[in-house]
Amino acid sequence: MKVSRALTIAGSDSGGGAGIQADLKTFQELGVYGMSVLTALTAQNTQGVHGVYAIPSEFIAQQMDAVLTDIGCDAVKSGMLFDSNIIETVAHKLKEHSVPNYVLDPIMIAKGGAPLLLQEAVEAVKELLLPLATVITPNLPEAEVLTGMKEIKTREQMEEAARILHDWGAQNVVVKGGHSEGEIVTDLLYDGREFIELSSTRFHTQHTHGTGCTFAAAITSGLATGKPIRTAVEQAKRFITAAISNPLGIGHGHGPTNHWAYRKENF
Ligand SMILES: Nc1ncnc2c1ncn2[C@@H]1O[C@H](COP(=O)(O)OP(=O)(O)O)[C@@H](O)[C@H]1O
Ligand SMILES: Cc1ncc(COP(=O)(O)O)c(N)n1
Repeated sequence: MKVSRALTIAGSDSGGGAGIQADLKTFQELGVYGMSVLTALTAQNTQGVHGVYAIPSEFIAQQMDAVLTDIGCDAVKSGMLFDSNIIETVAHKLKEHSVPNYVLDPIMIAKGGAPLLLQEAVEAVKELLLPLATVITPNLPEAEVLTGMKEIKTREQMEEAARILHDWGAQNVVVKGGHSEGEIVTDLLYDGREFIELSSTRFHTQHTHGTGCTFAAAITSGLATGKPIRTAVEQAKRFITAAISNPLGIGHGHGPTNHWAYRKENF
C-alpha cells in the first residue's frame, strides 16, 4: 500500500482548532499520513491568542531536515510563519529538499485580531515563498495586503488579485470569500487560464476558528494523494463546508470547526 505523506509547517494552537492541530486532524480525516514542523507556539483558546513564542529558526531548519531526509513528503503546506527569519529558513529548506506540491496559506491575523505575521515579513512572503507555491490561498484582507489593492469585494476585484498573485509566481491562486458579505460564500480558483468558482451557503455561526487552516490542509491532502489542483480544491471546499455546518459548540468564543463532519456526512 502506498502511503501519501503531508507536512504542515505552522504554529501550534493550544486550543486545537487552527494551526498544526487543525492541519493534522484534516490530514488524518483525508487518509494522509501527517507530519509537522512547528514555527511558533501560541497560548490560544476560542477567546483569542494570549501569547506567542516563536521557535528559533535554526530549530525549524532542524525539524525540516529531520523529516525530509528520512520520511519525505508528497505535499507541504505552510501556515503561521511569524517573521522574516522564519520565512527565509523555510524557503531555503523547501528549495534544498525540492519539496513538491507547496500550499502557501499566507496567514496574517487571527480571527480575534492578534498578529500571526509581523508587518516586516510581508515582503519576504511575496519574494521568497510566492514563487515556490503550487497554490496560494489568501482570504480577502490578505489578498489586499499582498497585492496592495485598496479593496477586494467584487468578483472583478477577486479576479484582478488572483491574476496579480499568479503573475508574481504562484502557479494557482484561490482567493477565499469567507470575509465577503451575502448569503453565498464564493472562493475563486485561478490556474492561469480560467477562473473556477466554488460556492456554498453562508453559515451564520461564530464557530469559524481555523477555517483557513483546515481548507488549506484539505487541499494539501488532495495534492499529496495525486489529485489535480481543481479536484483537490473542490474536495477541500466540501470538507470545510461540512466542518463549518456541523459545529461542535466548544469553548466560550469563536469555536473550532468539526473536522470529522466530512466523514460522518459522507459528502
Ligand atoms: N460562514 C461561512 N459559511 C460557509 N463557508 C465559509 C464561511 N466562512 C468561511 N467559509 C469558507 O471557509 C474557507 C476559509 O475561508 P476564509 O474564512 O475566507 O479564510 P480565513 O480562515 O483564512 O480567514 C473558504 O472556503 C470559505 O469559503
Ligand atoms: C497557530 C495558528 N495558526 C493559524 C491561525 C489562524 O486561524 P483563524 O484565522 O481561524 O484564527 C491561528 N489562529 N493560530
